Amino acid sequence: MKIRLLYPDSTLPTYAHETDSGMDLIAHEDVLIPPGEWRLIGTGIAIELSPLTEAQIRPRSGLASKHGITVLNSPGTIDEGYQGEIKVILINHSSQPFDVTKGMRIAQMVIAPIVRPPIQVFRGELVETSRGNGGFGSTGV
Ligand SMILES: O=c1ccn([C@H]2C[C@H](O)[C@@H](COP(=O)(O)OP(=O)(O)OP(=O)(O)O)O2)c(=O)[nH]1
Ligand SMILES: [Mg+2]
Repeated sequence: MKIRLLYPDSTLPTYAHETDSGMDLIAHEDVLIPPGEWRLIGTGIAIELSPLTEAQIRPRSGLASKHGITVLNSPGTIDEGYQGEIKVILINHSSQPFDVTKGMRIAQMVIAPIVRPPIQVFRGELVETSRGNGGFGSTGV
């Protein structure tokens, strides 16, 4: 994949350890998130994904466990063809305001394969399965 730095001071997201699943995304702006509110935060980068892959924006567990900060739409979906700036929607679940500062690692981005199956539309019955319509606790708790 390619990562495009949109501004002279954009910071490249990196894997903290080479075997990590996600690369840490960096805030490209200062944003104060009041208690209970959410904000859209720019990362200063855009990406070019390989065919049949997507990027998922996931929370960092440290921010969640220490500050009650998470990704509101987790996992955020970055579509293969999206060329705009990657932005992160953070929500502050704590009772204190949270200061996002430029350069802070605010979320992580995981690249994952996706499937776009051919779709067949029909009106008959689905092939029978053992689960059938059972769900929402049908197997007990
Ligand atoms: O956390 C996110 C989620 C999405 N996006 C960008 C990339 C994605 O490809 C595009 C659309 O996202 P999504 O499909 O989740 O939003 P939508 O509300 O369905 O908007 P659209 O109608 O543009 O698809 O917005 C981000 O930068 N960050
Ligand atoms: Mg969409």
